[in-house]
Amino acid sequence: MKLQFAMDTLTTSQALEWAAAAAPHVDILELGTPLIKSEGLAAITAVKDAHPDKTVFADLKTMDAGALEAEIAFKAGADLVTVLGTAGDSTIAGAVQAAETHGKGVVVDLIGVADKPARAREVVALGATFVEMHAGLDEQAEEGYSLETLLRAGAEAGVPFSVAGGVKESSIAAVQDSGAQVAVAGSSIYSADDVAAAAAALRAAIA
Ligand SMILES: O=C([C@H](O)CO)[C@H](O)[C@H](O)COP(=O)(O)O
Repeated sequence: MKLQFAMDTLTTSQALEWAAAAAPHVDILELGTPLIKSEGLAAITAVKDAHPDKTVFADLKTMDAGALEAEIAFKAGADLVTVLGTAGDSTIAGAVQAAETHGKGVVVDLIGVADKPARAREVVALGATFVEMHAGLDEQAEEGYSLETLLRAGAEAGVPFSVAGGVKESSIAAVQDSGAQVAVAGSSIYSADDVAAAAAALRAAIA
């Protein structure tokens, strides 16, 4: 299973600092949606230039104009972009078309999708590289939130998936056991006093 570090910050300088610390321990460097909204496509280029050997994931959360948004992110250096699972099939297909042109990939983020396993199968049939079983930061703060629901949805879907929703050292083994291809960890790494040590601990828990 691969480890993806989601950098939810507002500045490229902070992202570059976190990426430098975590890079030896992670496979995928994610530019969180707030970072891309704050700094624009230049942030993608900066992270890819600093880490050409890493997969750079641009969490665009595209809802429309799939081909156009994917295209500009790939040109900026992204290897993977996200489109929302609630978007129309034509939006997802447009992003997939752009990915094929550039030899890159599309991840469909199933945040807010009620029947995640069913939609996962549909979007993989449209050409998504994998889906993200995702509970966002707001959902995680709601009473009764449990990562377990995402793990069950992933196992039930029967297609390649990642899991994002507050993954931490104590839960990452369960993510691996669910069959996920990628575990996404954001706050459990960037909120730690020692970002490098937190990333290393997650890696060790799945090695
Ligand atoms: O995608 C995310 C969220 O929507 C804010 O951009 C997070 O990066 C994702 O949830 C992973 O972060 P953690 O949940 O803090 O691990």
